[in-house]
Amino acid sequence: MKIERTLDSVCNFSDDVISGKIKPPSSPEGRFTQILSVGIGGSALGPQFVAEALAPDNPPLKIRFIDNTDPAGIDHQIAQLGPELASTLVIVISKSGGTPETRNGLLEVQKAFREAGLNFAKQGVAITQENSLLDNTARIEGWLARFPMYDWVGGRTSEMSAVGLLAAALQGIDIREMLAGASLMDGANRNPELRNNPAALLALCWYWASDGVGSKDMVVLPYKDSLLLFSRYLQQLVMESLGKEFDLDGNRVNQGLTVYGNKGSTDQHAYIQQLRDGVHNFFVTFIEVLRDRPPGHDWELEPGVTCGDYLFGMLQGTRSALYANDRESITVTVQEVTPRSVGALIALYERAVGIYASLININAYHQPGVEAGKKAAGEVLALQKRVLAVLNEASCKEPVEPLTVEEVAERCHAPEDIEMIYKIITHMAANDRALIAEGSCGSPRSIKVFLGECNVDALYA
Ligand SMILES: O=P(O)(O)OC[C@H]1O[C@](O)(CO)[C@@H](O)[C@@H]1O
Repeated sequence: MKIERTLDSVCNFSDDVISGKIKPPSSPEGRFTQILSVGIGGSALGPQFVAEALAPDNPPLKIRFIDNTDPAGIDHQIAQLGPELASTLVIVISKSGGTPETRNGLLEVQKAFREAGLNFAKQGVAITQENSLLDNTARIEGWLARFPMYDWVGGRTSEMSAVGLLAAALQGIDIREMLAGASLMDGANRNPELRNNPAALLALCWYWASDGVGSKDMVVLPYKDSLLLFSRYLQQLVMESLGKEFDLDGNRVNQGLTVYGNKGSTDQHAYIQQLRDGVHNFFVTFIEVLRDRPPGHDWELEPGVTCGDYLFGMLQGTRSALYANDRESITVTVQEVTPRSVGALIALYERAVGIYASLININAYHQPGVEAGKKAAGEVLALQKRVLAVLNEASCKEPVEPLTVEEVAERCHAPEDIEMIYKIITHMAANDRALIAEGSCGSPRSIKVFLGECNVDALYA
């Protein structure tokens, strides 16, 4: 019920946006022309992959992504939108609703809206779990729309939820066809007979190729430009799911499968030399697409040979050359790149990951390692606040007292964190938030640092 209700609301909302029934308040165009999707990890990779794979050449709304807390990257996306910010639908995606990178992206975009005199709430959409911080913010601020993400849907398996479907529908992609492809694949993968179960076969191939311990890397090579981001999408799906320290019985296993790759035949002119002749630490997955281009557009660029025949020849040639040198490969073949086949591919790999996880007895659906990194990042920012307080105190003296890195570390009562304090200082200095009085950042012991301005309020905070 809930799923169907969400799907209907995604379809209705996107129809209304595309038809102009739902419009931005102050755009001269009178309708939304752009999507700015803010999210990271599973809240970005699926929509990015699908946009690249399936968006038509002239979509009703074009899409851009903010998937990092890199200020220059965010500025670039906003600058590229230019005056079209007024006709941009901002979709903020976060299952937890509290991921710092996504929150920062949102705050930066909201600032850009304020500076352009635009009302963000009338152009903002949230996709998140009910009652998350993001959900509550969107509700209280009266954003244009909110779509749910359910607890039982993991970020990296969320492409077929509102996370992936809303952006796809807004780009004119047939999302019911994507779902039909996923559903067909899901049906096939319920077959208890192994040889007729594609996901089980795939998982067994991985197990066999990597000795069940990830001893070989998975190189994913779609021979089709539009599938370029499939390997990046799979990198998260596979590595965040399977890269685990402990198995389900608590044994230390350090499992995983490394995924990389871009596309063929492009990569043949990059690293495939090493795959053929160098260290044998990988297996390849070729993604073969039979249909070269839409019917009626083909021509022979030399007698009997089309451009697509070259692509075909490159794939088959590389596959044979690798095989001749004992390098294993799997080939996944699709008829053509359509919403249906892309939906099926996503469902295939989601299920293969689940089956492989049960083969190696690990939990595919948590990510404790990432949480450790997030916690450590929080500690760095807390240390930065202490460094700032120490520098501020010294910079408020008459005359200003420039400090060495060692002195800052001592006054922070964190001598063991001296290297991190040095990193914090060089970062602040590079961004004009601290001034170097003596020495250069290249030689840590030589520098003396102070703040450009004394913040008296902070002294008594
Ligand atoms: O959707 P959220 O909660 O913002 O999380 C984004 C991503 O962060 C992770 O939790 C950890 O990287 C991913 O699993 C997830 O896709």
